[in-house]
Formats: sequence, C-alpha cells, structure tokens
Amino acid sequence: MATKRSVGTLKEADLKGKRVFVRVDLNVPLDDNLNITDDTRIRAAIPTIKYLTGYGAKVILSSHLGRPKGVTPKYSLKPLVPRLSELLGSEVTIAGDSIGEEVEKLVAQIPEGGVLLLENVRFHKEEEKNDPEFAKKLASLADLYVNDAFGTAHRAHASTEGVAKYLKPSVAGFLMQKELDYLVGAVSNPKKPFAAIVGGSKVSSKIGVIESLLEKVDILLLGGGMVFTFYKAQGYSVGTSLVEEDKLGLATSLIEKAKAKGVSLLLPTDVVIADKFSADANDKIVPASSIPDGWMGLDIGPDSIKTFNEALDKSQTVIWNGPMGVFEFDKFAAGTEAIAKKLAEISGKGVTTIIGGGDSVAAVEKAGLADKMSHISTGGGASLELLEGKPLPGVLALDDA
Ligand SMILES: Nc1ncnc2c1ncn2[C@@H]1O[C@H](COP(=O)(O)OP(=O)(O)OP(=O)(O)O)[C@@H](O)[C@H]1O
Ligand SMILES: O=C(O)[C@H](O)COP(=O)(O)O
Repeated sequence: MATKRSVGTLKEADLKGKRVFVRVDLNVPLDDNLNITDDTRIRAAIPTIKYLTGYGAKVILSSHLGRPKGVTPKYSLKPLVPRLSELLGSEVTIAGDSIGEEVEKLVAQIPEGGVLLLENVRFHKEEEKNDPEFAKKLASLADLYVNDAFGTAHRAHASTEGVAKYLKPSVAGFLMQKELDYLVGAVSNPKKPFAAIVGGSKVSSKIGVIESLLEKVDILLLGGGMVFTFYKAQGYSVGTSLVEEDKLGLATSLIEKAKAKGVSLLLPTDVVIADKFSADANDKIVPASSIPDGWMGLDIGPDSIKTFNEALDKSQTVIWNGPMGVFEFDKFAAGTEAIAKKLAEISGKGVTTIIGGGDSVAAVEKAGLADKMSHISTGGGASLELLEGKPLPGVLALDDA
C-alpha cells in the first residue's frame, strides 16, 4: 500500500487550551561546538507551532537528534532552544526528559500559547522499539497529536507512530501536509512531460526509486557515480570509476524496462574525469565511451549538461534526487550546479520543481537557489522511501481526512 496523501489536518476549533503533542524533526547538523550549521528543519517546523500557539494551544514539542545510545549530552536538544525561541518570537522552555514527573509538572505549567520542548526522545531506547508503554506515556501528556516530522515519517517509532494509537485526534502538521502534497500529489498526478533526475553515488541505493519512477515519468536523466555501472553494462571501459559489479545485470534490465515503457532514458554523453579522488586531482573531459585506464569519472560533462538542459526545457514537472557528480569538490561541481540553475530557471516559468531531499538539497542550498524551487523536501530517507512508493508509518498512523 502506498502512503496516503489525505490525512486529517489541524482545525482551529480544537485548539484553545488544549495540550498538543507535536512531533517535529529537529535533527539538524551541529558542529563540534554544538552550533547549528543548517537550521532548515527548525524553520520548516515553525508554521505549525505558530498556528497552534496563535489559537491558544499548549504546545509540547518532541524530536530526536542524531542516533544516541542512551542519554548522551552531545545529543541534547538544549543548543536548539535559542534559535527555536528566536524564530517563534517567544521563549521556549526545555524539559530534562520526555516522560516522567518533572515533565508532567512542566506540562501543567504551560500557559495558553506556550511551548515546552521535551528532551531528545531517543534518550529512551523504547522510542526506536516503538514500545507501547512508552508511547502511552508520551500520549498521556497531551489531548491531541500532531505529526509534522516528515523527515522521520519512515520510522515506526513511539513518538512518530505508536503515540497516534493512544491520542486522538492524530493529525498532520502543515509541513507534513506540504511534503505529501508535492511528493505524493505532484508525482502521482504530474503536469506532463514529467522528468526525473536521479544521481548520487550508487545505483544499489536508488534501484527502488528508479523502478518506481519508470512507471510514472516521460524522461529519466541519470547522473552521479551510478552511471558507470550502466556504462560498464554496455561494454564501455570505465577506468577506476565507481562500479557495482553485481549490479551490471540490473543496469541492463533498467535500460530495457525504460525502452519497454517508452521512457526516454538519458545517460551522460561525456564525463569529467580525475586521476584521483581528490579536490586537487588533475581533470579532463572525455566522451563517456572513452575513459582511460587509471582515471575515474567524477562529474557529467558540458555536452551532457546541454542535452539534459534541453530535456528539462521540455518538461512541466521535474523531480531531482542525488547530485550529478562529486559536488563537494569545486572541480567536479559544475554538473550539479548546472542542474540546480536550470531548475531555478524553469521554476520561474511555471514548471513544478521538486528537490527530493539529501545531497541534492545541500547542492541547491550551496548554489543559493533554494527559494527558487517549488518544493525542497526536509526528508532524506523519508522522501526516498516515499518516491519508491513505500508506505510511511508516521503518515499511515494519522487519522484519515
Ligand atoms: N561520479 C561519482 N563518483 C563517486 N561519488 C559520486 C559521484 N557522483 C556523485 N557522487 C557522490 O554521491 C554522494 C551522494 O550520493 P547519495 O546517493 O547519498 O545521494 P542523495 O540521495 O542525494 O543523498 P542522501 O543519501 O543524503 O539522501 C555525494 O557525496 C557525491 O559526492
Ligand atoms: O535525518 C533524517 O533523515 C531523519 O531525521 C531521520 O533520522 P534517522 O535516519 O536517524 O532515523
């Protein structure tokens, strides 16, 4: 069963004076000094919280951070409090735990329109086990449940799935709804022609998404490290490029499947190659069919960019997952940047452009083009699973619309 798109949403009448348990995904990157290096997920959580406080609800926020094994100070949510308070325009209180007497006392003290942030919910091993008793304890804190943690919706954990069984109504927040509108709505009912761009390092991690997209798209553009497995399967020499030897047959069958479905599958025609995997490697551009021994492909070349751009100019809906090359190294970032620029340009002409999480989002942000896209997903793994057509437990657990 694919994930449903229509879930119950927030209704103002239910809110005044109510205690609302809001699961958000505040799993943001922190540096060694615990400074937030990208606050996108905090900003994305704000509209739902503001809506709830604006209608006089008492908001209990819950999130995980990282993958702690037990209570681990470096995974505390405390460093997030100043930024969260600043963005909300009001002081957020943090509890020392997510269940227990102290938490219950703090919940009882939340004023109408106030926000209490519970400590990292993964400090309890019962969270990831989706332990029903733990879920019941979380549920007992509140009158209703809002799940706005799209980035964690692929996890069936106590605060993302279990709690919805014990707390009604259980509804989606605005971020969750927006993600579903784009990643389920636009993809299942796209304006055509519909193009997908899939890149990233390995074909093995994108098989599901490629197979699922082949059922829906008119054009499929492939880039990144995975293309060398496709080249090798076609008999090209690929030098020392990334190749998954056990996926050669799969690459051939994906090419055949595209043909059978009438999908225009475009592989890069030229590549930027390097003599080592390094930012200061020597580089040159060669046709895809002639990568010399000892060299590896690290980006798509200018001819491929031109062909990909022409295909994108014909499209009305575009979804992008995975960079075209090793964009972390400036020398091999041009292909990824070119795609980001083209998508920004066609977005301005009314084309729906969806960036499906993970490294492609980082690349779009690095290029300063994030606000030009129709939708940038806050979920890496979650958006990939959704695009693969897998049900998301955190969404399935919510009430129907
Ligand atoms: N030609 C290449 N050779 C080796 N690595 C590559 C190549 N092209 C891209 N990559 C690497 O692929 C990585 C991204 O791959 P991944 O499959 O994780 O993409 P993603 O789906 O966008 O990210 P995430 O897994 O975070 O959602 C980048 O770190 C990039 O450097
Ligand atoms: O960053 C993510 O993808 C989400 O916050 C989920 O985190 P997890 O992979 O540790 O479950």
